[in-house]
Amino acid sequence: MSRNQSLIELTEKYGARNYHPLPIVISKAEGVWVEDADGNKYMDMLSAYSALNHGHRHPRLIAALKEQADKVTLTSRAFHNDQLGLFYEKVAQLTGKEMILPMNTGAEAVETALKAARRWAYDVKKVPENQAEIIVCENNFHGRTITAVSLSSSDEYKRGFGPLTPGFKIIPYGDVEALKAAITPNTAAFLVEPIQGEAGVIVPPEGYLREAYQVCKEHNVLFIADEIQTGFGRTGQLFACDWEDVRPDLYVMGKALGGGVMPISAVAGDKEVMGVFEPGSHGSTFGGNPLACAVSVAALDVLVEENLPQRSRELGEYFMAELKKIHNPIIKEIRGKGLFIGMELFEPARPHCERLAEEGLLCKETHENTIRFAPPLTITQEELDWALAKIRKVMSV
Ligand SMILES: Cc1ncc(COP(=O)(O)O)c(CNc2cccc(C(=O)O)c2)c1O
Repeated sequence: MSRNQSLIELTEKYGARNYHPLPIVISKAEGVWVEDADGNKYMDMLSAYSALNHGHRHPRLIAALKEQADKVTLTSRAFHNDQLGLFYEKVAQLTGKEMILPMNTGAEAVETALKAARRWAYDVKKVPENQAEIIVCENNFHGRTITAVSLSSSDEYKRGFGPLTPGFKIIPYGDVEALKAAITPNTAAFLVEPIQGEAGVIVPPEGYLREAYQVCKEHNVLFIADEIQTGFGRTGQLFACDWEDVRPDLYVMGKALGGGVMPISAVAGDKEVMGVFEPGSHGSTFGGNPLACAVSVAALDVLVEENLPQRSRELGEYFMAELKKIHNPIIKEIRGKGLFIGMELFEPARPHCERLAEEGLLCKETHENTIRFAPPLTITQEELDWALAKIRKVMSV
């Protein structure tokens, strides 16, 4: 039995069945390349759902990890640490926001934003207690906690997890009129992904974010952008909201914020909103830990110094143009921005992902019929051409 197979059997012996992974056992990785337990090499075109914008084990991030690990890794927030303030400053500079709250996972950051929005509604907007409403979009993905799935439109995320958290309204994505119609005097916020990732890389109509933001401002409703998957260069801008010059009231960040090395997430906003938290009202054991903060500061420096958003925009335009030249009647649509691309098929995508894996290219289907191509933003032109050759081989007829 191969080492890959024995490790898969171990995983299947003890593991809860909350994932259905491809039978690839990754044991080493660098840049865009990963290697399985039997020494087979693959290109990673998934980037851990856009957590690996910097590629695997970026040397500057590993160096920051090792340097900090030799000093202190965790202090709890009962005390200060010498990395948190530097992290706050870096995130404040990038977002233009006054106040940051650090957490660990994307779902925790979403929960943080929801709590901030509700408390702002009661304390600032004077919405009657327990009457705050938050508007979200169909086919959203904001995490796996009970509240994050409570605002989902997908039964598979919610089944058997009730009773669900109340106070959410679901409207069609990309529809500004639906947003206007859903707003009431009790509306606290509109939570939206600038591009819907798990729904299948759904890009909203041009101007949607700008118009939705304006509607929110006109009705004193917070515009909250979930940039966990679209942030940090993925779509060809620092944040996807930058494509329409929208500065959300709250940025919800995660994944690549930690450079694919450490889990770290955060919410950034101005004091009017983020000032609603007082000591004891929110937090997390690992939130703001010095190890994650040190790695994140290095990741944000690399993001800027290596022009990752610009690379994503330029290489993504090239990649998209080449993909659109592939002729195959099963291809329904190719869409996306930067190196965040979905190839929607008229049939299930998984068999094609399995064939691409046989060719050495790792990608994953999203919502059954869409292949998501999201390589690290550090990918070179040569590596992208290598991937295109594999995709043409598998997807052309
Ligand atoms: C837009 C968005 N918001 C929130 C989350 C939740 O982040 P965390 O996973 O760090 O709690 C995501 C996560 N995105 C995502 C994409 C694909 C699979 C999975 C998975 O839970 O296995 C998650 C996301 O894509």
